[in-house]
Amino acid sequence: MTPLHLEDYRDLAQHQLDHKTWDFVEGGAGAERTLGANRRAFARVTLRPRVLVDVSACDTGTELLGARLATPVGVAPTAYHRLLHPDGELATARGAGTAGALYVVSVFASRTLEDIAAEAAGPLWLQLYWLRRREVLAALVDRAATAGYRAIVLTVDAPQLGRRHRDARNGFAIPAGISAVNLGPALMASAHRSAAGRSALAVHTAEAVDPSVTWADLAWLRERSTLPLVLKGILTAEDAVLAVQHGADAIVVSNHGGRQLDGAAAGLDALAEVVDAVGAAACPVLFDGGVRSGTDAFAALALGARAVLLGRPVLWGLAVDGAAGVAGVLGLATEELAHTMALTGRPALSAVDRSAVTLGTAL
Ligand SMILES: Cc1cc2nc3c(=O)[nH]c(=O)nc-3n(C[C@H](O)[C@H](O)[C@H](O)COP(=O)(O)O)c2cc1C
Ligand SMILES: CC(C)CC(=O)C(=O)O
Repeated sequence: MTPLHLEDYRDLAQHQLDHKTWDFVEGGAGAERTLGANRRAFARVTLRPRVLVDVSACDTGTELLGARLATPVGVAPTAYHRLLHPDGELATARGAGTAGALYVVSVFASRTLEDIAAEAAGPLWLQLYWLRRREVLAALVDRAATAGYRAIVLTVDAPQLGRRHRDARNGFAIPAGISAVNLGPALMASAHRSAAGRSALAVHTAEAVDPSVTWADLAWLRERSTLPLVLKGILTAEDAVLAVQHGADAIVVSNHGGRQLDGAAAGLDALAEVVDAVGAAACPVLFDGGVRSGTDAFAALALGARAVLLGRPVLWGLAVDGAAGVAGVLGLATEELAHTMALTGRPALSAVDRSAVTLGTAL
C-alpha cells in the first residue's frame, strides 16, 4: 500500500510493532482526555479560502533561529528510536535531511549525538531534560555545540513522568540492547528493569530528572551555552511571558502529546494565547500535538506558530520504512500543506494568518 495520508503510516506501523512498543508510542497519560482533545481541537478549525490568487508556486520555505528550512513541518523530540528501527536516530536524521526539515533530537536518543550529526543534512536541535546530575547536563550542552547542534530545547512539562496506564499495565521497560547512550550506562539501569504494575520509564525518569528546577535555574543554562534556548511544554500566557523574561529564544506550545498532565488544554487551544502573550515576531512559537496532516499544520501556522513538530507520525514512518518512511511522512505533510496553501489562496507562509481560519463547531 502506498501511504496517501499519515494515518496510512499509522496502520502499517501498528501491524509491525509488538503491542508494548505500540502502547508506549500511542499512549497518553491518565484517561487520555488530553490526548483525545489534541485531535478534536483540529476538527473545530474551518478554513476561509480566498480565490483568484496566483498559486502557481506555493512556497513552504521558512527561516527559524537563523536556519533555512524547506518546510515548517519538523521532527519533535522522541525517545529511543531503535525501538522502531535498527538504525534508530540515524535513519531519522537522514529522513529529516531528505525533507529539508528541522530535527529535534531527544536526550533519550539511542544513538550518539555525534553519530546523528554525521548523518544530518539539515539543522539539528538537542532536547534536554534537566538531569539531577548537573555535570552530565553540562557535558551534553557542550557536546551539542561541538557537534553542530543549533539550539538547546529544554522540556519543562515533565518534572515527573505522566501516569501512563498502558505502560504501567504492560510493565514496559527498554530492552537490554537499546539504551539512551548519551546519558552513559550508569544512568540507565532502571530503564531496563521491568516491574509488575509499574513502568520502568517512570522509575527511570524519577531517578534521572531533577524536579526541583525553577525559572531561576535557567540562568545557569544560559551562561553555560551560547546556543539559543528553546522552552518546550508551555501552555499559558503567564509562562510564555516568564519564558521571554528569562531569555528564551523560542517556545514550543505543547502538552507532550497528551503524555504528561491529563486534563491539560489541547495544544491548539493554548496556541493563540501564547502567541498573543509573546508577540510572535519577538519570540518564535512552535507547536506540537495532534498534527496529522498538512491541513492541521496549516491551522497551527495560521494561529501563529512558526513551525509545527510531528511526534508519533515520524515514529510510524520510521517503523514502516526507516529513513524513507520518515522522509515520506514529512514529505506528505509538506505536500498537503502546499496544497492547502494553494486552495486557500495563500502561496507563502507569510500569508497564512488568522484570517485563514475560523474556530467553531466541529465539521
Ligand atoms: C514515544 C514518544 C516519546 C517521546 N519522547 C520525548 C522526549 O524524549 N522528550 C520530549 O521533550 N518529548 C517527548 N515526546 C513528546 C513529543 O516531543 C511531542 O511533544 C508529542 O509527541 C507531540 O504530539 P504528537 O505525537 O501528537 O505529534 C515523546 C512522544 C512520544 C510519542
Ligand atoms: C523516555 C521518556 C521519558 C520520553 C518521553 O518524554 C516520553 O515518553 O514522552
